Amino acid sequence: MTLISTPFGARTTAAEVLAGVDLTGRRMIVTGGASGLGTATVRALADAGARVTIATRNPTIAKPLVEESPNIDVATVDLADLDSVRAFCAAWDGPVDAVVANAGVMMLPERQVNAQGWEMQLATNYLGHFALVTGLRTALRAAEGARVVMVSSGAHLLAGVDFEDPQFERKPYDSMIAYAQSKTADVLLAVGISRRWAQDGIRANACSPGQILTNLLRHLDAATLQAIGATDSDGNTTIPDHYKTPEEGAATSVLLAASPLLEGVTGRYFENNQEAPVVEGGPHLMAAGGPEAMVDMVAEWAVDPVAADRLWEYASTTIRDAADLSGASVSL
Ligand SMILES: NC(=O)c1ccc[n+]([C@@H]2O[C@H](COP(=O)([O-])OP(=O)(O)OC[C@H]3O[C@@H](n4cnc5c(N)ncnc54)[C@H](O)[C@@H]3O)[C@@H](O)[C@H]2O)c1
Repeated sequence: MTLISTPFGARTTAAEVLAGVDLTGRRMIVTGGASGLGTATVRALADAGARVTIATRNPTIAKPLVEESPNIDVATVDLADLDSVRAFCAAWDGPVDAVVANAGVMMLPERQVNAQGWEMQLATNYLGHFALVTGLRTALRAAEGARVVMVSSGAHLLAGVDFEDPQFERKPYDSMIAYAQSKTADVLLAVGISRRWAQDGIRANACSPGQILTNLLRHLDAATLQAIGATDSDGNTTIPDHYKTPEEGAATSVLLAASPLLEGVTGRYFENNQEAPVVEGGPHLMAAGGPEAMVDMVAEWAVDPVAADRLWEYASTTIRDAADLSGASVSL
């Protein structure tokens, strides 16, 4: 299979990817748009003319960004709360041209659960986004050519989905593996959408933004921060040369959300603005050279159509069971 390539490099910014692209009249949603990569994504899409809704837990934090442009508005959604996601979807009116599933939480040190009792990293990074995009399916279909962007991470190379115990109910909790699994699940969601919703004109792709110093790292312990190069041996913050700016990190998200170069492309994984080749994932990748070595590749387990179907079933059942318990109805 020929890999899709673009003229853009690893350090191209989101604004450069969208130079000359007119998104006037398009409506887009960016989850977690009030900080880090989300903010850079929102700005680039809005500057290109799209009307962008920041989907955030805390609308107050988004206020300065909303005030920057008449193209930006804000809505409340907590991705770790099924009722909140459902309310957001029910309130959405009209078509949506792109959903950038960017919100995320990384390496919560202890196992936490959400209101539904789901492990928090899987709940936020994957199950919440599954509920969001399935809840918006009619709006996505109405846009005729809508795109879903799953913001994954190179960390997906470290773990596939453990279908026997995805929520760490029986095995000991491992914060890194829980994050890695949720990010594999994000790629599998793009594959799942591409397999199910192509007839609706809905395209879905996944990406890794690279490494960027953001608030995402706040739960990491000192040893991990040092291992990924975010601090030196004295614990001082460092920004290694290979770290990107948020504007560079957001480039692949906006490429997948809005670039005419990717018209019709679906079910693929991109990094550094290029489609990445499939490799065998596993912890050996970390041992071989840390996160710096884990670039420009996608693990076989993250693009496996059988795993994508199995995970879709798992998410549908999990969400339906939770809705039944709370007496709500869901359409998936
Ligand atoms: N920064 C990196 O180096 C890096 C590397 C790989 C992947 N990523 C991915 O990029 C995405 C953006 O991360 P970032 O680096 O900008 O970090 P960030 O912490 O600045 O952004 C994450 C956003 O998600 C939001 N969020 C978290 N839980 C939420 C919930 N329950 N409901 C709604 N919103 C919620 C946060 O409020 C925040 O705005 C994440 O999905 C992350 O996994 C980042």
